[in-house]
Amino acid sequence: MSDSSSETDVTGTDVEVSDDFYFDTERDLFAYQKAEVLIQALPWLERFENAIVVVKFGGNAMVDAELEQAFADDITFLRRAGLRPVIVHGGGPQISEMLGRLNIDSEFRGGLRVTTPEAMDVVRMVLTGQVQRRLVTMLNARGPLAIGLSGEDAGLFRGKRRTAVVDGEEVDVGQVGDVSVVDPAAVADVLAAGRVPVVSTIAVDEDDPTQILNVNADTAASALAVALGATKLVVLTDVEGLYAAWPDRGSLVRRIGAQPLAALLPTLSSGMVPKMEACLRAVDGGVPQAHVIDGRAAHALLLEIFTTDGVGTMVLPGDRAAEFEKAAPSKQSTKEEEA
Ligand SMILES: Nc1ncnc2c1ncn2[C@@H]1O[C@H](COP(=O)(O)OP(=O)(O)O)[C@@H](O)[C@H]1O
Ligand SMILES: CC(=O)N[C@@H](CCC(=O)OP(=O)(O)O)C(=O)O
Repeated sequence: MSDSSSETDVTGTDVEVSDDFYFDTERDLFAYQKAEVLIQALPWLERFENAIVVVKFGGNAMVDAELEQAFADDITFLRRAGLRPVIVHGGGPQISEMLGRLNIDSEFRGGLRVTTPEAMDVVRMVLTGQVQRRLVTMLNARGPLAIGLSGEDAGLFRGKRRTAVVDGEEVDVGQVGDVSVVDPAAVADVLAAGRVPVVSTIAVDEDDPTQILNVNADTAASALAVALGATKLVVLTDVEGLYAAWPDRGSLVRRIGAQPLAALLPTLSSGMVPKMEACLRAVDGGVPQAHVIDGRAAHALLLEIFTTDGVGTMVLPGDRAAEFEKAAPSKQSTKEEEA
């Protein structure tokens, strides 16, 4: 087997097989391809050494135990490879299930859960008491790395009550807020200890510190990424990425600048709105890249970070996307050159 050809490797990426190498068996070729995948990761490992990557893990991705395990493995891999991952988790379906079991009415308006004081108790219990605990336990199965935090801890998230917009009208959704102030010191402490923070998105009400607020997890992840000066925000969801003409599957957007995204936002439908708003706020707030990727594909997170092609939709500041090529960086190149 000595022809120069383009083979498809285990990640589905085309690998150039050089004329200079000879492979006696299929097994040798496969081993070479695996080594190629590892070598392809090298420039990204160099670039992302010590980088803070905020990863939003949504409740929909948690309903499959295998996917959840693959996610935990990816996070452990990132940490062991020298990055500093921070997880912000959701739990919408899990909250709905518990509210149902307790016979508490629950509805969404404009993409936000209408949160009564009774529902708020359940939101806090499920996010910090169940979802966060399960993720922490899963991550720690490979070593004592993960530590759970709530936005209530050490002033991490303070919030302002907000309304939802339905058919152009503002409607009250109860104890729901946007993050108004982030104090990332507690998360920074956990990172400095070499551990992985796992953050639940409850905020303390800025106007009444005896009250807590339910915050959409995409929104909270974005605010935390900005406050930490993260290198990347990655939002895992249940589609491949942003479709310009949803539901046309041929219209997947691979990269988009903040300016064209802002223009596209009003045309998007509810599920994608908080996600793309979160990406927009992140890059506007100084995060060099924000991504929406498919959480249904095992190890999508690793592919996004360590392969040259990446996966899903990448959001970049300004209108740079058109001129951006995600070429593998040279050893000397900096994030500034890319962004
Ligand atoms: N333009 C779009 N591109 C991709 N998905 C879209 C778009 N508009 C609406 N959606 C919907 O948004 C959903 C993702 O939002 P959501 O269900 O809230 O995700 P999550 O549970 O991960 O937070 C997709 O499954 C899809 O049905
Ligand atoms: C205000 C609001 O809607 N909060 C969300 C918080 C959880 C969340 O965002 O979870 P996902 O990422 O899994 O959707 C809720 O109560 O469902």
